[in-house]
Amino acid sequence: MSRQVRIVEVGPRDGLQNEKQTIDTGIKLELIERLAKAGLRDIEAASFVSPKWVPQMADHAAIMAGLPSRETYPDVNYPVLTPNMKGFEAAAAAGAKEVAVFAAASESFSQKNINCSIAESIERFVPVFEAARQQGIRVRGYISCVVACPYEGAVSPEKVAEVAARLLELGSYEISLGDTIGAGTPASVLRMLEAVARKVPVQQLAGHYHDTYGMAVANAYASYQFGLRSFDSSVAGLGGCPYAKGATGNVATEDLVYLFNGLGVETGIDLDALVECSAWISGVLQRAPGSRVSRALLAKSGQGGVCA
Ligand SMILES: CC(C)(COP(=O)([O-])OP(=O)([O-])OC[C@H]1O[C@@H](n2cnc3c(N)ncnc32)[C@H](O)[C@@H]1OP(=O)([O-])[O-])[C@@H](O)C(=O)NCCC(=O)NCCSC(=O)C[C@@](C)(O)CC(=O)[O-]
Repeated sequence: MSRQVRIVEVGPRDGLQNEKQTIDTGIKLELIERLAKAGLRDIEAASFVSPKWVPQMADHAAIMAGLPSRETYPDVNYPVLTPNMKGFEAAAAAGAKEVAVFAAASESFSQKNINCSIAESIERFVPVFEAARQQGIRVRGYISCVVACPYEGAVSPEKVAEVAARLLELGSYEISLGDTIGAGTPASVLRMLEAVARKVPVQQLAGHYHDTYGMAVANAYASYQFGLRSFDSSVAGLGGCPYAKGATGNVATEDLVYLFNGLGVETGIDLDALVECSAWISGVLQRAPGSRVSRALLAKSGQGGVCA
């Protein structure tokens, strides 16, 4: 089966990084395995960031050591976040084959999230790209606040395009465009994409849309029509960023799969298995899934919103 869009599952990283209670490493690994079983082939597994900044991701090495077996899932990719060389070296030592660097299009967010300016962050990434090239490790580039910033408000599409061009020049195989606070609408997302696509081929762009205002599915659809074929999402709509107060999780993976199923666009993902996974992790976290699709399908099957 050939996949017509790529869905990068960020639940185990973006989804869990903001959870207040420490989540057991075994639970995270079970989540990753259930996602692989449901057909996800790109599963962002962990962050090699400072445990003082994001304590929930402190077990990154144990996560890498416990990933599902290559024999059972030979084609699953497990990218991890690395903000600097210290993170990159630890990720490479743990066996990462793909890392993601993360910049922002807003100076205030950059300072709050990674304690440096945008220009300084790019300087930190230069040796990461160089070392990754030498070791055959792929690098993805993230940009946060592509539409709006929690501290500065609206962000100019030209600024996003400038950062995207720099991340492409350094060697990112793909640039993931993060609407960190989910404030975008199809109109503002398309204005941003038009500016970015003048500098980066559309085939190398991914949409990473949070669902705070309920616009994420609409933004993904508008982006798909614009030509994007890669999207980030989080099972059960888990997540939020510790440095973007009030922002909710990513678009739920179930909602994206339902959208693409309806369009006749193959994702390679089994929606029933994904909904089961969503209900399971929501049960662990003692809440109903943040996905409208999961809630509807679980209600239809008589399971309510949460199951253990
Ligand atoms: C970038 C730093 C490390 C700078 O933090 P800093 O304090 O400026 O770093 P430093 O270089 O001055 O070092 C301070 C201490 O941190 C250690 N350190 C330094 N680097 C590392 C590392 N890689 N791993 C582990 N430890 C590290 C370093 O060794 C030292 O330890 P000490 O001597 O005090 O014991 C910090 O700000 C940080 O870890 N930030 C991470 C924030 C984060 O993870 N945010 C969430 C992810 S981004 C996101 O969610 C958005 C995205 C991607 O999803 C897209 C979207 O939706 O927008």
